[in-house]
Amino acid sequence: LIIAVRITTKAVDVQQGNQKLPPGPYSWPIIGNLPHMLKGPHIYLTQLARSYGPLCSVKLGTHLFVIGSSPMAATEIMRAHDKLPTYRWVPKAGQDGLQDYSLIWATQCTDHWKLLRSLCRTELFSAKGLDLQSSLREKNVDKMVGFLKSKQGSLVNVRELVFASTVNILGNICFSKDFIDLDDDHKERRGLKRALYRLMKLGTTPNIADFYPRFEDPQGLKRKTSEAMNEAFGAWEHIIKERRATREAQKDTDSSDEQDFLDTMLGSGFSDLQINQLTVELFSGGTHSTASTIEWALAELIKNKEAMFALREELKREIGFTNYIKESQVSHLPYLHACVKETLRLHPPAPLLHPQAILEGCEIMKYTVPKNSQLIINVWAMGRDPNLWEDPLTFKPERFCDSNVDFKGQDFKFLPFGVGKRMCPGYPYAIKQIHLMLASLVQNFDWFLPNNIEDLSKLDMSENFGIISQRKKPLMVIPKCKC
Ligand code: HEM
Repeated sequence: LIIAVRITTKAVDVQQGNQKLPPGPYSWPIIGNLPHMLKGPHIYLTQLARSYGPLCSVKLGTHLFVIGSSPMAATEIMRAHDKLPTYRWVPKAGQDGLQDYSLIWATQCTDHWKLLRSLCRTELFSAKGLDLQSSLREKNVDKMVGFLKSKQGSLVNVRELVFASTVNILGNICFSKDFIDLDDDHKERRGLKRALYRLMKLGTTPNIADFYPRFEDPQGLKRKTSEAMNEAFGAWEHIIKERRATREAQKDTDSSDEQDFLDTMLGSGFSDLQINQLTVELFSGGTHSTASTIEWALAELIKNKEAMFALREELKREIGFTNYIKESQVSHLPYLHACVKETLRLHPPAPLLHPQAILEGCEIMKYTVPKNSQLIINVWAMGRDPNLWEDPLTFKPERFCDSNVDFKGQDFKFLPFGVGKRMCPGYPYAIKQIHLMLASLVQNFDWFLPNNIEDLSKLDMSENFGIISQRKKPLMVIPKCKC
């Protein structure tokens, strides 16, 4: 056993003929390094980067993964993407025949992918689109604050509540509908809520078929994913049907005003399949990620009293003592914005950017990367790298106050929304929502840990890796209204 451990921890510069692959640990026959990944791939891959350098490789089943963990490695990986034919690696459980209509799981930047990106950019995430949605966000955040006021003194599951509000905001933007009752019994999830949680859990489950192409669906994950997708479609099926009928009836009356994103999609001639696929991807890409960021930010602020105090001072100074905050009031609050950036640095919801496979071999940082390797950028490792950030494990929003570092894909040491052509299209939307919700939670309530725990170091900050990286345990705290 000792010999085995020593072999696995010894740096291996893999030689293949005259080629030198990026270094990495010894990989076992057949399984490669799969067992090491189980505790959290981003953590294991970060440890590897510390041992083997910013470009390293691991073998997972039959695939070679090359991981970049420094701005230089990320730049070179992106350069390879731009120069070479690549395709997005899609988990087998997500390959369900609807891929031609997919935005997230489009393997290549096809014409349909471009059409979907452009529709989302102009209708949902443009400055004009965001302005039109602001009253919907404000209304739902006010509802959340009102709900919390009714619960003051009791233990609240922040994740469930914030998640429900993010789903309802998107529900109103897409279908003019609230999908989740804030007072829902959290133990028994139903409908869209259950479907979105199931999709996230299924995305977290390692799938043998992803690493051994010979296997089709040994764990039934593809079937379960398809069931969860159908459950999500069922939540809005009747709305699409009714809306089609209404639009048909109004066809000759010249009164078919566009109300929501469903109208936009119908106006663009989308089939039900196209609508289902795009909306389920917007919901699954845009709700857990945003809710998780808000949950982490609040947890960090509760734990770091000085940062909480500084944020409260800024809110008091700039907004005053209003209970219900407007989006326009939080658009220029540097400390609030710094708190959100600091949260995304330490807790990026997507710690590893989706693998892209290269169809031709290339050289990256003087190493040979063979064709069909999967290239990954480890955002989590860069966010915690002491060579890039001073005191990297400490929550210090101040580091962003006098800095131009931003998340728009230009600063390669800070890529929570990705980079390049496949960068998150929803980031302007996500940021607006996170700022408004976080400001409202901090402005309106003092937060206490259960069981009169005063020692804030007892707040568990461990995390779980999945499609979205979340807190291991939901943030359970007691709000006390400041009104
Ligand atoms: C804090 C919130 C969010 C974070 C951190 C985040 C992060 C990301 C990242 C890193 C990617 C690129 C993945 C890759 O290249 O591997 C991505 C893609 C994507 N995100 Fe987000 N996202 C967030 C919110 C949203 C929201 C609110 C929406 C929509 C409502 C959204 C929709 C999408 C879509 C559709 C893609 C796929 C784009 C493509 O492949 O062309 N995201 N997101």
